[in-house]
Amino acid sequence: EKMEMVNHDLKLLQREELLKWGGWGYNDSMFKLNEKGSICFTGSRYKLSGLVMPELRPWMESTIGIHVKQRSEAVAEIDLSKMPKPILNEGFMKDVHQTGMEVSSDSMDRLVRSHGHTLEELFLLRKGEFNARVPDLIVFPRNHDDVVKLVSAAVRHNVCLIPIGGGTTVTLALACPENESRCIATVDMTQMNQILWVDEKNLLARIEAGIIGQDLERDLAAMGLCTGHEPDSMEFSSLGGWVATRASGMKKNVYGNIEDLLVHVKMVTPRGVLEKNCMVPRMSAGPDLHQFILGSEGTLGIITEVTLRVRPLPECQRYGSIVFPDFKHGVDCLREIALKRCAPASIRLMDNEQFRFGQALKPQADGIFSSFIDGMKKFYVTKIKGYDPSHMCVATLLFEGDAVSVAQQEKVVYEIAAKHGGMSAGEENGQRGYMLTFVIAYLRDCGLDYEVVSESFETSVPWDRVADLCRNVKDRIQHECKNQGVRYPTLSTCRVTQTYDAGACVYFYLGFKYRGIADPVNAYLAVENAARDEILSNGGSISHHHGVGKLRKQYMSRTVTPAGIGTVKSVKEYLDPRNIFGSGNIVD
Ligand SMILES: Cc1cc2nc3c(=O)[nH]c(=O)nc-3n(C[C@H](O)[C@H](O)[C@H](O)COP(=O)(O)OP(=O)(O)OC[C@H]3O[C@@H](n4cnc5c(N)ncnc54)[C@H](O)[C@@H]3O)c2cc1C
Repeated sequence: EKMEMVNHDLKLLQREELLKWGGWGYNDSMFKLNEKGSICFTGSRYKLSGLVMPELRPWMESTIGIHVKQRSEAVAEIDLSKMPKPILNEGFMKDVHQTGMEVSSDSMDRLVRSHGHTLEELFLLRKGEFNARVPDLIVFPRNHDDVVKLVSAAVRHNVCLIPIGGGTTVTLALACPENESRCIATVDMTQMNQILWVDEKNLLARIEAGIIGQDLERDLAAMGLCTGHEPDSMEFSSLGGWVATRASGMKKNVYGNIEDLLVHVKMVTPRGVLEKNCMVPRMSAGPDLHQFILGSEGTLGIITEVTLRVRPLPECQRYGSIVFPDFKHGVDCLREIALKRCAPASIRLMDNEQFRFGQALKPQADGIFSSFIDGMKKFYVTKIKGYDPSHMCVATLLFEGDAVSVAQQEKVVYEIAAKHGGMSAGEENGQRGYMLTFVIAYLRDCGLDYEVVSESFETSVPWDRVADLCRNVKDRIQHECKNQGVRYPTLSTCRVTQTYDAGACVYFYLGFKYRGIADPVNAYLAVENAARDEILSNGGSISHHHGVGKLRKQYMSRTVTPAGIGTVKSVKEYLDPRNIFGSGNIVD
């Protein structure tokens, strides 16, 4: 996928000139009905840009019940005069000005940094409304020392700080607590975007925490290196955000999750800078302090500099896909691949609904976007005849490494797949699956234009519960949608996105048309909460990589024992006794 640089200086370019203020991604990129009544993807940034997807509208009509005349468009502009007046703290402002750091209390600057990307946040913005409490000012530190000064000024003047990186959180982690009466300064980290040094002997790089994922990978690639950390949000999310949320990238089988890549990190807390005094691959020195920083969600301090493992760019990259008669066969195959430790960099198993949805995204063009089904037809009738199209599902694969090891890995993976009834469906189909990764995030806004609320959520679960959990959660969603008065077909679909020795990550999409429902956001939340309840009852976790934020706080007491909650609270009390980092995430 073509990925343009977000810009190393998002703020100076005015973030809102490049990115939407009330939706996902770049201003010029969206799914939209064209004059001929088909859905196309606008702009020129992605492979899908400028193309028409003739099957998408019929799919949306039959699967979710949209009607093109039943629209619910977002407001074109937002009336910022209604924004609450900022609560300013003069002593703090004076101290910050003295450091030379930039500060803004501009209403648009405050608005775009007041939220993440949950359905409820976006729904509000589309109506031209915002939360009762938004940040009072935005501060732009330029380096670690600025952050040290900023945190000590906040402690001196009792100001609440909320760090923000890319703002892609999906847990309400950036929402300001409504009852916060102190001045809230949101700390925009995106000016801290430099690679400070690269150590090619030890394959390490120290990087400022505000760098955006695509910028980091592009700058490292210029040196022949990569981190290999590629969360689906990497176009817009930041390194500090990844550490603060314990992010997971799609290629973790080769490169590891963020906790595996992290060798050293600095976090500025009200108690001082928290860091280790050496940079070693592992050490036994009591509990690992990094584990408190990873997943701290902005509640303990500001992550300023991160040292990551880097690797030479892979010599060879190959895509692949495997079609299975049904989801259960696919899960069993992924399990065996994981247990034999031969998983490719990425392996994702889509259920039948998602497989069909992938077909609906087929543009009117040849080449890489040629239909999976069409391409498979000959193959399908001859070799896999007997697979029921209403049950079959597909895994997409991405192999990375040197040419010899990739070839060996492909051989082993396809052999295991064959044992589970899986058949190779070609490189093109795999490549197409990964190409769609970044554009799929734009679909929710299109659904919202036609009275559809949708969202994704995820979990991790032991292998022996994966298939049951998926089935039970989907059943529960259907049941709860009926309870909530949903009159149209509900979309509930899942895929296995990450595999481990002991289990997997499962990612769900849920969406329904809300016509006739008075409070669609609360109806949606009731359904998602029922799904989460089902996930936990089936042995799944509160989250594999999105985190807790404020959205899932209610499930923490089902996630760890009271002694565990107490430990989290006591670390907070020690590092931040005055609750300077008062975003209110994780626990109360
Ligand atoms: C379309 C989409 C796809 C996604 N795909 C993935 C995925 O594949 N894998 C994945 O793991 N997540 C994914 N996410 C979730 C999200 O992108 C991650 O949680 C990401 O790590 C957040 O990074 P950010 O820079 O946007 O953080 P923000 O949204 O700015 O902040 C998130 C939290 O981290 C804190 N924070 C941010 N920077 C710092 C810092 N420097 N110091 C201290 N605290 C800080 C904030 O206070 C907040 O609590 C996705 C989200 C979307 C919308």
